[in-house]
Amino acid sequence: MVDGWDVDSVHVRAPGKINVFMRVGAVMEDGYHDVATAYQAVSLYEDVRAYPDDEFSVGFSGSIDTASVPLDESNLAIKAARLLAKRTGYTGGVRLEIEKHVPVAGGMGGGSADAAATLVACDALWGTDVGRDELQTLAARLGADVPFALLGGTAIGTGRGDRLSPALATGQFHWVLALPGGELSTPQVYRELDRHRERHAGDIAPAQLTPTVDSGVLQALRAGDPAMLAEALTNDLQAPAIHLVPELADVIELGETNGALAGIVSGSGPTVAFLTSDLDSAIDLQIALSAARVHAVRATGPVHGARVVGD
Ligand SMILES: C[C@@](CO)(OP(=O)(O)O)[C@H](O)COP(=O)(O)OP(=O)(O)OC[C@H]1O[C@@H](n2ccc(N)nc2=O)[C@H](O)[C@@H]1O
Ligand SMILES: Nc1ncnc2c1ncn2[C@@H]1O[C@H](COP(=O)(O)OP(=O)(O)O)[C@@H](O)[C@H]1O
Repeated sequence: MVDGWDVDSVHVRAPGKINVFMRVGAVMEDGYHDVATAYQAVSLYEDVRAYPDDEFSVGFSGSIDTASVPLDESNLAIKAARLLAKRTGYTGGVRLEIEKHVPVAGGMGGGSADAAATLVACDALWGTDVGRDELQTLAARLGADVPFALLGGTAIGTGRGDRLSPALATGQFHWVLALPGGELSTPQVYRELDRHRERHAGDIAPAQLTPTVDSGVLQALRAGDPAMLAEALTNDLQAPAIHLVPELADVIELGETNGALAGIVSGSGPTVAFLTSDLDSAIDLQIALSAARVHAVRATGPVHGARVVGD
């Protein structure tokens, strides 16, 4: 229901993300790591269409292979819809059709985007109207990255990565995303980092245990300066991701020798995000990667968070 009118369906679009900065600190009591990250939402989108139904169900289409994504109650979109229904006392269900363009388990928060989009779509479809603040609270219960998929733009995340403050950003950044094809499990990459730290316990600087976002990143985002941002790109999960998938190092080198200002593993990977100076360089790099048989797509950021779009 929207403004008292019955609606047949609601269409919501939510973005994937790149962590342009990601420092991982100590493991907290809840088992999560204390992080300091700078997120940028980019123009690879999930399109979620919600239809009235008595049951809860989900189906996928789009440019991404979704064979590994569960369609049962463990699907993040179903979890999001059920959580909103529980919170509001809504007694019906929903049929969710997701057109996927963010790689699965790629480090770009595709499942989180599905969950964020589903919260917004069901809230509009059911007329529950819980408001943006409450949706943010529900989002944090679904996963560390879900609140950012709701907010979009550019933001700093602390705690689990779910405590957000918007960051000032100007201009538009041009990215080329290399999608090596495999999947990487987020908990496995965090575990690999922990194992490495245990082995090198004496070498860890205390600052790493209470992470903060470097001022250089904030300055580069404020200035909208890709060369400055390229210098500041940081990801503590990159080394463990490369340890698990050594070919990622070759992909980064390939991009950096073909015009990228810099390449970085996005989140827990295996997507590699290359920052370029402008659209022309991005097109050239995409062609070079494709010629080397590395699947690559272009995206720009920052873009908006989950919101209803007209069909
Ligand atoms: C690494 C990051 C960087 O933005 O993203 P992805 O690469 O997954 O997209 C995030 O920290 C992932 O966020 P998200 O994928 O939403 O994580 P969740 O579902 O909440 O948690 C999955 C698992 O990751 C680990 N985890 C996650 C976040 C965090 N701050 N510390 C952790 O240790 C925990 O083992 C947790 O059980
Ligand atoms: N709607 C969904 N879309 C994508 N993945 C989902 C979804 N629901 C559950 N998952 C599972 O969540 C895990 C993480 O997926 P995803 O969000 O795509 O990657 P990442 O956390 O690397 O950004 C995968 O193992 C996937 O099978």
